[in-house]
Amino acid sequence: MYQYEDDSFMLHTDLYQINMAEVYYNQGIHNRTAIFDLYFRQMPFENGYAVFAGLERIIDYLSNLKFTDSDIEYLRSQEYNEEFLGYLKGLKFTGNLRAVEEGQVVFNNMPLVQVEAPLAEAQLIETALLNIVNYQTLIATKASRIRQITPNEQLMEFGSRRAHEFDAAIWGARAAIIGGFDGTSNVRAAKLFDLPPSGTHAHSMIQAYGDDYEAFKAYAKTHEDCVFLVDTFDTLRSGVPNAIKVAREMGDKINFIGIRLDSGDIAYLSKKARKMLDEAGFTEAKIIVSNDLDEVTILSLQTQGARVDSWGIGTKLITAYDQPALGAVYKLVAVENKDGEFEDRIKISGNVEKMTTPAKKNVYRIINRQTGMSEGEYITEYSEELDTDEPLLMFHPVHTIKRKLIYSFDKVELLKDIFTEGKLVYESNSVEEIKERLDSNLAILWEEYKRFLNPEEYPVDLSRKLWQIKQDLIEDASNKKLE
Ligand SMILES: Nc1ncnc2c1ncn2[C@@H]1O[C@H](COP(=O)(O)OP(=O)(O)OP(=O)(O)O)[C@@H](O)[C@H]1O
Ligand SMILES: O=P(O)(O)OC[C@H]1O[C@H](OP(=O)(O)OP(=O)(O)O)[C@H](O)[C@@H]1O
Ligand SMILES: O=C(O)c1cccnc1
Repeated sequence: MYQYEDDSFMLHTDLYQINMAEVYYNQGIHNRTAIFDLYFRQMPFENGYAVFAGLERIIDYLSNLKFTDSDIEYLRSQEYNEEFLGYLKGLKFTGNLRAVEEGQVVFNNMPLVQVEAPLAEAQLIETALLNIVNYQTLIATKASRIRQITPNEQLMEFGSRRAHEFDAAIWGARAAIIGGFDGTSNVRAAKLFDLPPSGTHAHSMIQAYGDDYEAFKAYAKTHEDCVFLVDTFDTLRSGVPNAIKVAREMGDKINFIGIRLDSGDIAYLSKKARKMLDEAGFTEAKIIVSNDLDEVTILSLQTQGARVDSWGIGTKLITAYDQPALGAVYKLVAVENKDGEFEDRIKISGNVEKMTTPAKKNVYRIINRQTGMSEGEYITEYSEELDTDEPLLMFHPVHTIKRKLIYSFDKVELLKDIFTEGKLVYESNSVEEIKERLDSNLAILWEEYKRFLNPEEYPVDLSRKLWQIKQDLIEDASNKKLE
């Protein structure tokens, strides 16, 4: 890989995208505008909401989208024709991209990203867009799920060593912080994204000294802020007593933050350690725990009365251990015909859930004026006006009998302009601002959608007009089958 000094992300795509782009080019339809929606179909971790992340990297990717000399050279070796290669050489992103903002609470079957671009361009970027959103949204959601059950404690992301390689470690760390974590152990992620770095020390340091006391003392002589890892030899007989001993000896010379437990029965050991620290007068000392934690283990530990102030979470967060894929898709919903008019397109499936929703859309969050709470997402055909002075009928797009009338509401348009005719028009937010967005989104989401187990399904409804467009296309397709 490193032999190419001008390597780019342009070939970070599936071969079939290039093959399709070549077909479009040869047929002269590559510049017809196409519209694609990016969305996922099922809620990850059976959570009631997901947290969108990935936009920052999409912006970076599209801003730098260009085939380099070695990219073209490589494609030449794969026998693409010269004329097509000439077209690729000059290609950059010239389309429109609208997307929800990072930290936005999102749901299945709502467009998260809408690409409106020359067909070949829109096709070539599919793989990268999905690659980015699928991972980052998954991790941000997992992190938020963990945050929901630990509202008051510190959460540290410890996953780099177990992440699926470098990119996953750093973008995963960022996504974890977006989802509600307080810090990351990955220093490069902290540097790149201005995240709080955080961490303690490892067993190897204790092993290097061969003795808890010697190791803690050495650490305390170098670092003012001290967390001592107490489980290398014997947590209650050696680790905790020696942490207390060093804290006493060093007195004001250090800031004794607390201890970390990384094995054994965390409920039992944390209670015992709490008592020992309190009896020694270190009532402010914190107990930090780690060891293959996830939200289920944490919940169990909470019910056992574990005395934990801070959780360090690695493997099960950064690898999205219990659901390794979000399954987001990128589907063509409309394309320009030879007369320059848009035609809505659908993908038919035997499975109703897999049927795409055609047409260019707007996505609104409906906020009930009386309660200030979110009633659901309402997706309209792009040209439709959503009048907030009239009551709104919302109905389930499949089980249409499920319906509700909202008398008084405000609408929030969720798809923001990010690129317009290839030009970046969006100003990125800091991770701090993104976290605030998530907090304010969650504040207007009813508890029923946020609960840990079996949350209610949040309404993602189609307008009457959009629903009809979809039904008509389904009908057309089934009539074609009969012909
Ligand atoms: N009281 C508890 N209730 C539920 N789960 C717990 C409790 N204490 C620890 N756990 C979890 O149980 C698992 C224990 O892991 P494991 O069997 O590897 O033991 P360990 O303590 O790490 O052993 P080792 O000493 O070999 O490191 C971890 O996921 C840990 O978070
Ligand atoms: O358990 P996770 O959620 O993945 O969190 C990260 C783990 O990484 C470290 O263990 P490791 O055994 O790699 O190193 P150590 O010797 O420092 O404990 C740390 O002690 C945690 O247990
Ligand atoms: O700082 C820590 O305690 C840490 C960092 C990475 C992995 N496990 C623990």
